[in-house]
Amino acid sequence: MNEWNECHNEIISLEHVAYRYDNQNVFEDVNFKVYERDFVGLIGSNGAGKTTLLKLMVGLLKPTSGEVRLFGTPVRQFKDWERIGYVPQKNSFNPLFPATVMEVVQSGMYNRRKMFRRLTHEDKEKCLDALKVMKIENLADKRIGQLSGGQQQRAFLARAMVNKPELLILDEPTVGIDIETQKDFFKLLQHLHAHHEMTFIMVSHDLELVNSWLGSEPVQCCGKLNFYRKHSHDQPCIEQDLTHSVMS
Ligand SMILES: Nc1ncnc2c1ncn2[C@@H]1O[C@H](COP(=O)(O)OP(=O)(O)OP(=O)(O)O)[C@@H](O)[C@H]1O
Repeated sequence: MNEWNECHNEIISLEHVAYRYDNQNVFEDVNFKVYERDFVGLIGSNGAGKTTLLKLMVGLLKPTSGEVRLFGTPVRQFKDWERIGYVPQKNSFNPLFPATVMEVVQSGMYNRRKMFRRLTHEDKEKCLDALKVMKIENLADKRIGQLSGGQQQRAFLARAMVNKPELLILDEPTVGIDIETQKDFFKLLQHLHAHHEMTFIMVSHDLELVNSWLGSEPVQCCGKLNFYRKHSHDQPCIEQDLTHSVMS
């Protein structure tokens, strides 16, 4: 038994999961577990089913057969969505959508408890901090639909990270983002994983990045899906803002 099996809870569990669109099988019998404080990289060729698998994990799709569990609960009964951040693949946004970048990021602060109360000064500082990390604080008052694709993606990453969810699910998060911001973003992810007890699953086409970070061999392959994993037992960090993660 590996050390992570012994000391950490299951965050995502896929048991005999199969999915088909119409008559096309995407995958069959996927079995994989993501444990607390894992960083899992999911690699596979175009059409391998990576996005489909992430959608099954967040309940946007229902498996044709098999079981998906989040934090031990079957996904169809799971309700604690504030514990999870999900950033889908880049989508272009309707330019007329009325929310500003700051409002989009602030919407990441709401959960059922906070829905009907005003954001505190501390909440607003957290949002500004997330914008700074993604280097878009100067765009805070712009309409989200008026931003470039890469700028929009940064806003959605800021939104997903603002509450430091226990589990962050990222689907090719840095497509369209410039190299400098990508570097800071990956530094942030590594720090949050190592020192803030966050768990990640990330789809990527960047095999070099995944190999250098998560190892050269997948820990498991299911059909065309390859799972890489790094597990952290590093010491927690006392700093709480996001900006320190890219400064360190
Ligand atoms: N809504 C849909 N209806 C029918 N087939 C679909 C749908 N979405 C995806 N597919 C098919 O399912 C398969 C898996 O798609 P998916 O998007 O999960 O792959 P992927 O591994 O994420 O690919 P990429 O690396 O290109 O993003 C593909 O063959 C795709 O054509």
